[in-house]
Amino acid sequence: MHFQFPWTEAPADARHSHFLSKLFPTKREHSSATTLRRARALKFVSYYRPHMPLLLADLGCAVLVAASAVALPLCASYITGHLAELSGAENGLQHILAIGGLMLGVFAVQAVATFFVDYQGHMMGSHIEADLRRELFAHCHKLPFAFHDRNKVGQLMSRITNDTFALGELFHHGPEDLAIGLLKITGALAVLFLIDPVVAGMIAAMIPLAVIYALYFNRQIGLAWLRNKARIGAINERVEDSLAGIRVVQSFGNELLELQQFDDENQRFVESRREGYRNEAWFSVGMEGFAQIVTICVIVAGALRILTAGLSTAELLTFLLCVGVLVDPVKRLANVVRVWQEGYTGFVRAMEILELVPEITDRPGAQALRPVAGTITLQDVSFGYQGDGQRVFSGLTLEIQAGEFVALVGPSGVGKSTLCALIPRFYEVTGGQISIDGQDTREVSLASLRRSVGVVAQDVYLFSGSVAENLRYGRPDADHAAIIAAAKAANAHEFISALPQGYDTDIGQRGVKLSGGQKQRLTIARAFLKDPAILIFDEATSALDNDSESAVQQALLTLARGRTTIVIAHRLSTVRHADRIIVLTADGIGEQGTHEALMAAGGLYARLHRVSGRI
Ligand SMILES: Nc1ncnc2c1ncn2[C@@H]1O[C@H](COP(=O)(O)OP(=O)(O)OP(=O)(O)O)[C@@H](O)[C@H]1O
Repeated sequence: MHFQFPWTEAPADARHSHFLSKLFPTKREHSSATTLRRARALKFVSYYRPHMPLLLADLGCAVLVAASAVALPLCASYITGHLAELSGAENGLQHILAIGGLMLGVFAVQAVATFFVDYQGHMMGSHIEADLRRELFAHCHKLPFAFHDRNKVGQLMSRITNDTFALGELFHHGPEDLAIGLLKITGALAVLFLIDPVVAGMIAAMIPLAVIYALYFNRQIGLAWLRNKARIGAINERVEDSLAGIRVVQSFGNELLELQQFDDENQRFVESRREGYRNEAWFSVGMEGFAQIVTICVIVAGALRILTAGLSTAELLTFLLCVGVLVDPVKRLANVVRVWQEGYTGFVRAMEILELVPEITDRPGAQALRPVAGTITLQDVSFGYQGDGQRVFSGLTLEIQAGEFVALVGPSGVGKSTLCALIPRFYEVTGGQISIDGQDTREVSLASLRRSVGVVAQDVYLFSGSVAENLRYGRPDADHAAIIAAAKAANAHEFISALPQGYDTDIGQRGVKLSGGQKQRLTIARAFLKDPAILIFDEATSALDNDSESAVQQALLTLARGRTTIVIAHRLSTVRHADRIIVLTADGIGEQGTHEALMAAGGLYARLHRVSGRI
């Protein structure tokens, strides 16, 4: 499966061919594109389902707004049409006042319905926007490491935040403006046809021209918005990358370089906006022009009809009032087009994520992993990050006994971290099988598997928040006593107690306010709270001072007690304690045994040991 979005991530030439294939789609491509469009349209409609009462109320109010808009000119026309009659009548004044009262009533209905449409309609859009954003956020968490390796956080953030905002507007304005627009046009045309079919027919004949014009620019605006959203995604990506690496930027003094790169991206954004706004301006000019031409035609044709066909002045007035009603929905429909294009491109970008099927999931009927002793068996395992492309492992077989402490060593890039990532199924093996206590890891539920395997990564990741919140990440229901016990076991209690607010101290983004050794001990304490049967510890390569290193070592040894432990070792001190040292090479397992045995054998391990003093 390709975990890359075609538009934003593809190289320029790939993008070009994508564009060409859009211009000249084959029959098969055309039918699959139609199927996809249909499926997306159905999915779009399905978001209204949980908010049906609100949608119906909104549409009901939209009908009232449209009906009252047509009713008001009708009342005015009635009064002007019957003025002569009413002025001579006995109760003429009451009659006029009654119609005035009726008009006030219609206006009141219109005001209440407009308030509802503006307020609750927007709220409905916001609810749907929140639903979709939640779905996207949850789906991103289900997508495997392979997806996140290829897609930048900034781009994903853009899809989850910016794009969904425009969607909220669309979910609200789409059906409502469409309903009001179409009803007003139909109502106004119906009245016009009743008064004078000839002039009304002339106006109706002009509508298709406006529709063709609108459809053409609709497409141009849509494409421009799609490109614009990709540019916003790229800006987000730059900001995220640059600010996350602010320490590197400032230490290299590269602020200007960063700004130049940002300027390039920002300029591309402005150009994509230019394209969108130019098309929107053409669109608005066309729609406004249509409205004005219709008005002029009605005045001229109406005057001619007064002279030649006996049309009354009152009828001409009604005509003009109805044209006013007709012009508003044309503009409203133009707004629908704009909101539609901006929102629907965001919807398509959201669907591009939601349509990705998570590769690593529970198989049908997957059972929870039975209570684990911790024997790990790799049977003939093959794996490559690009599927069958370049392989990291081919036919690797290995057994680690329950409770064993194993150190993985070997040259950089031979696959130590990769091997460890395969055990909790962060990546899927391309051949062979990995089992825990005889249970194939692909056959058990992911949640139970990952509950049983604790990973303390080399690249320590702590969340913004307090020390206690970070530790509780290992077991959300842990009480304070359990948190303190875990911190003590990880040799972290002492330094935490010395922090200004102890366990409630905020550690800053990614724990910037802590030292490397302190951060590592917090992650060990977090693993204590999780209490997994299998522990994977990717030792940090950056040098810790002696005190820190021995504190981390002691914490690790305490944590490892009673669990199967695999350490990706970069330090001699870790390797010496291991029950078994496995030396990985590009061809698989080179040698294995205790430190003493391997040193005595004088092979690769002994050589590595001699050369660097570190493994
Ligand atoms: N996410 C990834 N996507 C593609 N290739 C990767 C990825 N991670 C690692 N690799 C490649 O897989 C191979 C094994 O990498 P791995 O990180 O497992 O090696 P390692 O032995 O742990 O190295 P080190 O000791 O330097 O950490 C390397 O060639 C590396 O470039």
